[in-house]
Amino acid sequence: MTEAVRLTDVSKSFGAVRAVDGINLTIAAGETVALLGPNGAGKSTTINMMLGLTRPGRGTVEVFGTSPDRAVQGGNVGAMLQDAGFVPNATVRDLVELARALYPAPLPTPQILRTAGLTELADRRLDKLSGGEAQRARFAFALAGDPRLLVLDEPTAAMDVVTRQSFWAAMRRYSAAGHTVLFATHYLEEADDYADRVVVVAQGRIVADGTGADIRSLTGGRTVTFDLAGEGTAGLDRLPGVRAVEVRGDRANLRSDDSDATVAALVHSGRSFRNLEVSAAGLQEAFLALTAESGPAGTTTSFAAAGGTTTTGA
Ligand SMILES: Nc1ncnc2c1ncn2[C@@H]1O[C@H](COP(=O)(O)OP(=O)(O)OP(=O)(O)O)[C@@H](O)[C@H]1O
Repeated sequence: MTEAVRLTDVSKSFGAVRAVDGINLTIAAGETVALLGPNGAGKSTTINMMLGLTRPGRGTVEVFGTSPDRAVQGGNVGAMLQDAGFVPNATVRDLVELARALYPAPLPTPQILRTAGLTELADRRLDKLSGGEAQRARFAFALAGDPRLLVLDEPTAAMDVVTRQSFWAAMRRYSAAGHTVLFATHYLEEADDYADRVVVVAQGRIVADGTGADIRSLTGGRTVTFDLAGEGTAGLDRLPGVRAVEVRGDRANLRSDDSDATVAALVHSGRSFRNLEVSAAGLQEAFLALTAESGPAGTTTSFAAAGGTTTTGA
C-alpha cells in the first residue's frame, strides 16, 4: 500500500490553545478522505501542517514518504485553501496557464477546464465569476499540476446546493482517476456522500474514523419524534431504549437504541402525542453524539473496514 500521508503523534499549539493534540493518521494513496469537525476542531491546522505551511510542535508529518515541503516542491500536492485571492483582470484560462507554469508535468489546459467544469467559462474574467464559479477556478488551480494528492479546505463554503453538486462532480472526476483527495468540511452530508472514509475531529483529536455508514451506526439507533400535544416531557427519558431527549418547541426528539420498544411503551403510556415519526439517525446526530461524548483523552472509535489506521495519543 502506498501511503499518501502519515501523521505520527502530531500536536500543534498556538499560545495556550492546543489546536492539534496527538493525532496519528495514515491515508493510503487513492483514498478520498473527509476531515469532519466543527469550527475550531483543528482541521485547517492539520491541513496546513500537511502542506508545510505550519510546522508541528511535536510529531512528524510525511507526504509520499518525504517532508511536506519536498512533496509540494515536487509537484505532488495541490491545495485549495480557504479564501485564496485572485490576480485582478485575469481570465479563467490565464489562471490555469499560470498554475500550469508552476509545475513540472501539468495537465493539458482543456482537461483542467473540463475537470473543473469551466470549459464554457474559460474566457470569463475572474472578478466576474460567481462565488461558486470562483471556487471551481481555485479547484482548477489546485489540480493543474496533476498532483497525486489534492487537499481541499472547506471547498464548498458559501456555495449554494446546485453549485455544490457540480463542484463535487468535478472532484469525483479527479478522484476517479486514482488520485488521493483529502477535504475538510463541516457538512456531514458531504462527508458521507463524497468520501470513502470519514475522520471525525473534535478539539484537536480524532474521535472516530470509518465510512459514513460506520459513523452513523455509532448512534446505534433511530430518532423517534412526535408533537407533545400540550403534555410535558416527564418520563420520556425513562422509556425503553431512549438515550437522549431533546425538545424543540412542541416537538420531542428521542434518540433510541430500540425504537420498536420506545414506540410500544409510548403508546401504552396513555399520554397524548401527534405526528409520530421514526427515522434512521443521520450523520448529524452521530456527529453531535461523538463530539459531545468524545470521552477521555485518547479515545478513538475506529472500524476494521476503514482504509488506514488511526489512534490518538494520550
Ligand atoms: N495562527 C493561529 N494563531 C492562534 N490560534 C490559532 C491559529 N490558527 C488556529 N488557531 C486556533 O486553533 C484552533 C484550531 O483552529 P483550526 O483553524 O485548525 O480549526 P478548524 O477545524 O479548521 O476550524 P474552522 O472549521 O472554523 O476552519 C482554534 O481554536 C483556533 O482559534
